[in-house]
Amino acid sequence: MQVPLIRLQCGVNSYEWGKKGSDSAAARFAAATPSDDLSIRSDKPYAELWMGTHPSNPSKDVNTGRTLLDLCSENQLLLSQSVAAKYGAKLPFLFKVLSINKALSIQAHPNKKLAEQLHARDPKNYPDDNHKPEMAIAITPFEGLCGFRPLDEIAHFLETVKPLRTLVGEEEAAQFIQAAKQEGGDEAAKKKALQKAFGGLMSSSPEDVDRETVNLVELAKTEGETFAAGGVSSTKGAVLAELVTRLHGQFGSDIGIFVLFFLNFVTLQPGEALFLVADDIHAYVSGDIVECMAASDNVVRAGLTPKFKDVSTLVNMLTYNYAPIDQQKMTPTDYPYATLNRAGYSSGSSVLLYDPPIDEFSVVRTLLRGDGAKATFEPLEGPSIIICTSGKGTIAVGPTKHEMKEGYVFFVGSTAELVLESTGGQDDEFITYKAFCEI
Ligand SMILES: NNC(=O)[C@@H](O)[C@H](O)[C@H](O)COP(=O)(O)O
Ligand SMILES: [Zn+2]
Repeated sequence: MQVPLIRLQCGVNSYEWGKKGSDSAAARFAAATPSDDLSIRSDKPYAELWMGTHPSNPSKDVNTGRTLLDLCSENQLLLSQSVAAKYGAKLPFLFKVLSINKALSIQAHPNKKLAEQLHARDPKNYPDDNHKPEMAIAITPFEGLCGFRPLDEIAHFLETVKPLRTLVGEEEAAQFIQAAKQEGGDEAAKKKALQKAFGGLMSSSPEDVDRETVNLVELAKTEGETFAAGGVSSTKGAVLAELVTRLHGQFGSDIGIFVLFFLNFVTLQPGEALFLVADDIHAYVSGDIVECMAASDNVVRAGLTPKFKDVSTLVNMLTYNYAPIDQQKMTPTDYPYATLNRAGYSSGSSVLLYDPPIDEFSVVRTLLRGDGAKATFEPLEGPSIIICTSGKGTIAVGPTKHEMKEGYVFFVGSTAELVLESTGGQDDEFITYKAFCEI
């Protein structure tokens, strides 16, 4: 049986935080595939390219216009029996490209049990009953707020940033600082103190937030490098001062600006990645990324957004895990089931695996440098979606071969032997990202 290689036409969502017009990689990639209902407007934000079977924006076979969801429902062998048996007749993951012009909401994604409860209670705001662990891989330099900072860092800000301490509450701040400074001590008690301090901040009245935002921005503008650093000048102070004024410029008075003192500020260079388990707090700030997640669109938001906010659910659901920035990042490894040809080896091409600790997906990034560089992949017992984010080459499954350029997306059915080859010349880098599930 010929395993299908299906070129997909993928939809793009225009959330407010997306980059505008062709500045958006999501827009450029969507426009790379001919479609009669997409013309890129320079004044419109294009936030997310969706690749997969999620019914809110299902990808379509370019040739027939049929949705990938229908094709997988009709022929579950496309997914492989094992994947279809475990996840049903749809892809277990949702694959995206995000192009971020301004900060996304302060958010977290509910675990499976909470997702089922929220979906049953409020299907409009919580469209899925599934968890949404997610991984982000930077295509361009990326900034994000991810996970709670080490407690001593938060304690330092509560001591040095008066507007923050005022909103948290003097008593809650003092209790937190005491708990944070205890050597060793009870982990559960520390997380409880963190939840109390964070909850204190998030329950601030709009009037208090307005008043303290003015004070905070004033301090950021006047203190510059010594901002939030107890009078000591530091690059960290300058970075925080810039971030406060940037987010204020984007959102005006917003509780989310104060949340950045609780969360790690992470920067990723292209190819670097981070993974967020369900119930982990985060807010992406800038850059273009490839993102892969379990098949769900459940987002619980609490700030930096015009969308529906559910602050009490967010405060109650979080893991309150806290860790240094480097523990938020993921390190890729060489992918053992692909072979580079001589041209590939000699040009420094690479095939890297990003393998988070969940069953629904992994992602392989292939970089083929120079003409004739080729990577041959062993067949997978499961489905894949592959996108080209730069350069040009060809993609082949058996006798079927297609050209690939920036923005081209293909579905690769189960048990296909995939071959990628660069055709862009000596200085070209043919880069693809492939999301897949294999049980
Ligand atoms: N962290 N990234 C994600 O979860 C994306 O997949 C979501 O679709 C976005 O967070 C949606 O963000 P807004 O709700 O528009 O603020
Ligand atoms: Zn998210």
